[in-house]
Amino acid sequence: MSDEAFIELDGVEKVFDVRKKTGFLKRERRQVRAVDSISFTVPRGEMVGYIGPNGAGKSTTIKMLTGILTPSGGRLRVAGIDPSRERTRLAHRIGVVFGQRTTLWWDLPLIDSYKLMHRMYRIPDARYRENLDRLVELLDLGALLDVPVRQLSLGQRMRGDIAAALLHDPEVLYLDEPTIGLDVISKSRVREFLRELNAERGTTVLLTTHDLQDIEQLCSRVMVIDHGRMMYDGPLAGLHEVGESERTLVVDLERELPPIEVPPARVVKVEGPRQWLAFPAAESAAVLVARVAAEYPLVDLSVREPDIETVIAKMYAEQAEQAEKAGSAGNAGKAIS
Ligand SMILES: Nc1ncnc2c1ncn2[C@@H]1O[C@H](COP(=O)(O)OP(=O)(O)OP(=O)(O)O)[C@@H](O)[C@H]1O
Repeated sequence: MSDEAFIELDGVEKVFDVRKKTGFLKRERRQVRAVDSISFTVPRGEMVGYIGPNGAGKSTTIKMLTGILTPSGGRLRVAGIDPSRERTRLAHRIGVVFGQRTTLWWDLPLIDSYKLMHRMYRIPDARYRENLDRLVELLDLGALLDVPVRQLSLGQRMRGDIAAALLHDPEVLYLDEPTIGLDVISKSRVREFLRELNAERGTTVLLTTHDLQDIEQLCSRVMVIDHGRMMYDGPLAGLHEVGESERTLVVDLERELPPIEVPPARVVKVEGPRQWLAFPAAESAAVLVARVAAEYPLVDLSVREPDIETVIAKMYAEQAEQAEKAGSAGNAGKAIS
């Protein structure tokens, strides 16, 4: 494997055997293909979004990348290591944050979890102290170190978890929904920190999220999976084009007005002085906002992103249409990377 491809998957599959009770003594065996022949590479230092609807296979992929799960087929390497064969060796080089679960000890003060990790990962003392100081400063954890984890707010706990995942200087960080449930300020703090981490230390980041703004603000590349298959691999703007998705500009005007005209945006709803304008997601919101502000009596505005499910649903529809046009209906859902 070249040094360039820090994470490398080639035709990786994961099939689960599921037994379902169908009668008094009857059980039906079924196979769930959670990951279906996925191939991609991530070069060192890249920040990539890994998105898809619920049940798409994202967590299964991350579990295989950490070595918790063994692939049913294909080839997988992280930093040249086969994760399921050398899970412990790999653990020293990766960090993992699951937004909905904590790796911290619930009843202990935050600092005690860090001390335990210091020993578990056998981090040399000087390096531990240096990393802890830096993370405490960057993530603003100073006042929280003596607080038991269960008393932390969700945003504080998330920052605590991110620090825990980075104490041993991992080269790659897997983040599974790191901003879920966080308020706007906590979200931007976490994003700001990840940007700095990536810029300063060159940490490779694989980010799973349902929040397209996480991707927009952090990742130059996004991979979409659905039903275990790669649907798209490229820049976020391209995803919007493929999915023909739209964003919504919500404007509050000084008074009720007829639908405003700022093509290519079009008014889709009017309620008193508030108007909703849909515009192609690949268009610049800044240009549109400037035009509305220059031409209309504007009081306030906000931009709403399409959610991932909508983008993917549109992507399917678009692909199906293209396949039909090309006279080969049934191609929808194939990897298009
Ligand atoms: N241990 C397991 N045994 C059986 N089926 C499983 C197991 N783990 C996951 N699956 C199934 O594999 C598929 C992919 O699940 P996975 O958790 O990877 O999706 P996900 O994209 O992470 O979804 P979410 O966004 O909801 O977390 C789902 O159909 C799920 O039910």
